[in-house]
Amino acid sequence: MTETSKHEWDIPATDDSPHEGGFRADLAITTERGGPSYGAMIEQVRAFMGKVRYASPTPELADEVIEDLRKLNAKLDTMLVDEWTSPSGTRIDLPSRGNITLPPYVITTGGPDGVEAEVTFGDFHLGGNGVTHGGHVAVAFDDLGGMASALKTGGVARTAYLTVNYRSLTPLNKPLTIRTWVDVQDDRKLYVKGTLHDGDRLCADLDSLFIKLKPGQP
Ligand SMILES: CCCCCCCC/C=C\CCCCCCCC(=O)SCCNC(=O)CCNC(=O)[C@H](O)C(C)(C)COP(=O)(O)OP(=O)(O)OC[C@H]1O[C@@H](n2cnc3c(N)ncnc32)[C@H](O)[C@@H]1OP(=O)(O)O
Repeated sequence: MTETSKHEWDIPATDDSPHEGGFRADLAITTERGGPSYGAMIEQVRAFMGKVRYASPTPELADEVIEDLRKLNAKLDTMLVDEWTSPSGTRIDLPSRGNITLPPYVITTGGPDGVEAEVTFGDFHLGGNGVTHGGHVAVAFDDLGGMASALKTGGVARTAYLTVNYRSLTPLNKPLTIRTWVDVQDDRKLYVKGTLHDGDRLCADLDSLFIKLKPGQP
């Protein structure tokens, strides 16, 4: 049995880490979890993932990298915590709240009227032909649509549907402007719109529905 599989993931809510249902009960935001170097660690992992996308190693080099990665994974095994206390997704001082699974974005403005952020898809997000994979565009819209919903209602919402219209190619390694806002609120239903621009050029737009979770809803 590995360290990971022995881990107790189903942590009950406490005063320090309140959570209910599928998400944290509060909009958990922190700036200190994981320490001052957490952001730099995430950046290194992002850089590595981007290089892997383009790497064509010799068998010897692949073996060396495997050995290094084994050591790194063993190191990470010593720092695992549960979902509710992990810094990932809570560090509002870091791009994408320090969540490695999201494309890196930096919020420019955010509030009940919506969110504007600068997102930069990197080498890791390559789809084909030198541009961004559409799935990663959807991930960015999903997270920032959820954030617009959260900032509108002060609670956590979950995606019911997410339609992305891909209007033109989305470049890599270039800061783009992404906007999301609640267009219409009907009780728990939040109809969220969004746009992704490269300068003046519209790359994609969003039409989605988020549902505000009821207290304790799984
Ligand atoms: C600058 C400052 C920074 C501050 C930082 C702030 C902190 C940041 C905070 C936060 C950011 C994080 C953001 C993350 C975001 C990620 C989101 C995801 O990816 S979520 C995972 C993917 N989604 C699922 O897995 C859902 C699976 N589905 C469900 O769980 C349920 O179906 C759910 C919750 C969506 C709805 O279920 P029910 O039981 O609660 O509600 P029912 O009664 O079924 O629906 C409510 C109403 O909505 C309509 N509805 C539901 N689904 C619909 C659909 N697909 N299409 C149309 N209508 C639908 C229904 O017809 C109903 O309408 P009628 O009230 O009767 O008028």
